Order: sequence, then C-alpha cells, then structure tokens
Amino acid sequence: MLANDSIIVINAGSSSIKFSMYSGAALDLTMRGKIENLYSGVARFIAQDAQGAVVGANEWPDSALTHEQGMRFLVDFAQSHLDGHRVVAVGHRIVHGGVAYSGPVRLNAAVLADLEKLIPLAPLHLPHNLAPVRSVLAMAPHVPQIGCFDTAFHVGQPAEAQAFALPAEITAMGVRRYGFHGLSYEYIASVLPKADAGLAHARVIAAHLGNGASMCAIDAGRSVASTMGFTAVDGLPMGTRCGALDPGVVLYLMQELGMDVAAVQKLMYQQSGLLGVSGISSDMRTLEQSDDPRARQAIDLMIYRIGREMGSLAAALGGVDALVFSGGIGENSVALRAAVCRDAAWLGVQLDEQRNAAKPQGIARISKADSKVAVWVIPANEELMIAQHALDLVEAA
Ligand SMILES: Nc1ncnc2c1ncn2[C@@H]1O[C@H](COP(=O)(O)OP(=O)(O)O)[C@@H](O)[C@H]1O
Ligand SMILES: CC(=O)OP(=O)(O)O
Ligand SMILES: [Mg+2]
Repeated sequence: MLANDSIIVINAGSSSIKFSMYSGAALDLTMRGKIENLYSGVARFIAQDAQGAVVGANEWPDSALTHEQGMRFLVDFAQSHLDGHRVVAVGHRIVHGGVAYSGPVRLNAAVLADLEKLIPLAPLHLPHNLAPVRSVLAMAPHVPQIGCFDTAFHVGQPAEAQAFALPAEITAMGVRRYGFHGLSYEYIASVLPKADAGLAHARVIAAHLGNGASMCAIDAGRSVASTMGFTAVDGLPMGTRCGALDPGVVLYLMQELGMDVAAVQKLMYQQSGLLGVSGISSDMRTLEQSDDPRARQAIDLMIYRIGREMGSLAAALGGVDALVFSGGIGENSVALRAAVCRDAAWLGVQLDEQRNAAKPQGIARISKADSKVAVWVIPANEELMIAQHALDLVEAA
C-alpha cells in the first residue's frame, strides 16, 4: 500500500449506508460518510474528511430514499472526491455467510451467486449488501472486492450455542444459530483490551444497539453466544423487527389470521419492534422526544428484553466482568444506558451517572470505579475491521 492507495468500505445496514476511505499501509481514515433514515422521513447525507471537516451534505425531504438511490448518490460523490487516491480494494459488510463463508473472501460472480441463495435468511440486508458489489464489478472489474461477514465472528461458538432442538437432519441442512453484528463485536473484542489490559481475558456482554440490535457474550475475545440466531430477526426488539417470538405465533398468524409468508415476513421485519409497539416511529430519538405513552411502552419493552438477555448471556459466560454499549442507540442514549444498568444492578453493575450523562465521545468507561462489572461505551467501527480484512487479503494475494 502506497500513501495514496486506498481501500473503500461500504457498510449497507438496514436503514443506512456508511462508507469510509482508508489510505496507506496504516489505514488512515481519509474520508467517511453516511446516508441515514433510508425509507423513513428525511434521509440525510453527511461526509467528513480526516479532520472531521464536512466535505459533503445533502437532504432528501419526505422522499423515502431507497438503498439503490442512496448508492447511486454515494458512487457519484466518491468519484468526484477521490482527490488523487487510487482505489486498490473495496470492502463490503455482508450480513450472512451461511455455512460456507466463515472468513473474509474475494468476491466474484460465483461467490455472488452462492450468497444470493442466502437472501431468504437476511431479506432486509443481503440484497442491499450484494447490489453494490455487482455495480462495482460492472464498473471496475479489476478492483478486488472483499466480502466480510457478520456471521464469521460467531463461527467458533460452542455447539450447544449454535443448535436448535430440531431433528438432526434439519440441523445438518444449516438450520442453526449463526449470530450477527460480528464485525462490530470483533472490533469491540479487539479494542477493549487496549482500553483496559485487565479485560483481555474477561467475560464481556456486548450490546450492539442500532436499528438492528443484538447482544453477544464474549469470553476472552471469542464469541460464545448471541441473541441473534438463524436470522437477524431473533433476540432483542429492534427498530422494526420483533426479535424473539414464540414460533407458535407464526403458525397462528398463518393458520388463524390467514396471513401468507410475505405478510408474516413484512410484519416481523418491517412493522414490529419500536415502530410496531409505539405505532409512531422506529427511531429511538423520535420516541425519546415523544410524550405519547406508546413511545414509552416501546422503549420500556426494549429495556426489559435487554435485561432478560443479559441474564441469559451472563449464564452462558458463567459471570460478567464487563458490559459494552455500542451502535446508534448504545452510543447515544444516556437514558437507555441508565435504565439497562439499573436493571443489571443484581449482576454487580454500578453506573457512574455523571460519566454516563457526560455523553462520552469515543471509547469511554462509564461505570463507578468500584463497580464489579466495568461498563464501557465503544462506538461501533465495523468499517475499520472490514478495511483490515481487505488489506490482509489484498496483501496475501
Ligand atoms: N442521540 C441519540 N439518542 C438516542 N438514539 C439515537 C441517537 N442517535 C442515534 N440514535 C438511534 O440509533 C439508531 C440507529 O442506529 P445505527 O447504528 O446508526 O443504525 P444502523 O443499524 O442502520 O447502522 C436509531 O434508532 C436512532 O434513533
Ligand atoms: C445484522 C443487522 O441487524 O444489521 P443492522 O444493524 O445493520 O440492521
Ligand atoms: Mg448497524
């Protein structure tokens, strides 16, 4: 990697597209940008250079911007802001790798065809993850594209953490728990020991709370359990996803209410969670500002379910030494962190209310000095993990 050689990273989430450009062998962040609020209200774009100066901004009022429209805008923007940088690789976050893809991989037509078969396992994400790969393949076929999987970090989980109690032949078909947000957890596991060397072998519960939300039990840097399972609809209630649901509900919806597969999928992925319970919004900021009791009810349900999952993950770990908040909600919602920590007092969590309320920027400890469980805020950085994996693969080639 020469100083002007750059890796572009694309992270297409369910409600946002983030992109970053890293340059030189040290992977210095040279530009980053984000379009958020896709499909709802006012979509916003902002891009910043290495110093944090705004180099681009846009707004799409009331237009319900799609991933495709967003990507088209970002490609145009990136091309006109390359500023002498040579793109040596494009790294992508790919939500599901299924059984076959357990580590970063060079993407080509054959791999794409394979991954397309996994779309039913991640209908809200995979089509948006794969579309930009195809566009870049068509525009610049010689540029290596690297896929990094959200499922990969969880591959080494104990067998019982991965298994459903289903007949063995169904399990053998790949119907098992995978876990997601793995790039986020991998980043957390990599930086936590740098923030506190005493936590290198710790039992950690990490909560990635964004539009998609999950929690992960990490033992000495390795994933041992996750709240997400076969798909990213399991576990916590999210912006628009219901999270864990008695499977009998699905049968009832189909048998008694006559809903077909598409309707049930839409209900579980797009009409539930914070949006469904509140009837107002999937956006935590909007709900926190509302005085409608249904907004409170939706937030309280999320907090309750985080607390329940914390108990479950603590059991998987045999105890807890640290709790980490990440993702748009985890990094920014002072009130949610306070409520979650109050509910987790039984585990030995003691939040420092002042540090929590100080809205920490960057990696910060927010628990009291004598808290048995250290509480940290670690801003999600899936993009850096992707850039590192892409660099490793390009250099190994
Ligand atoms: N200051 C804030 N206070 C509370 N919630 C916030 C704040 N900023 C962002 N959020 C919430 O974070 C969520 C989006 O998380 P993010 O990780 O950016 O999404 P994605 O999963 O699409 O990457 C939204 O619910 C948003 O309301
Ligand atoms: C896996 C997942 O839920 O991703 P996101 O948070 O980007 O929706
Ligand atoms: Mg996210």
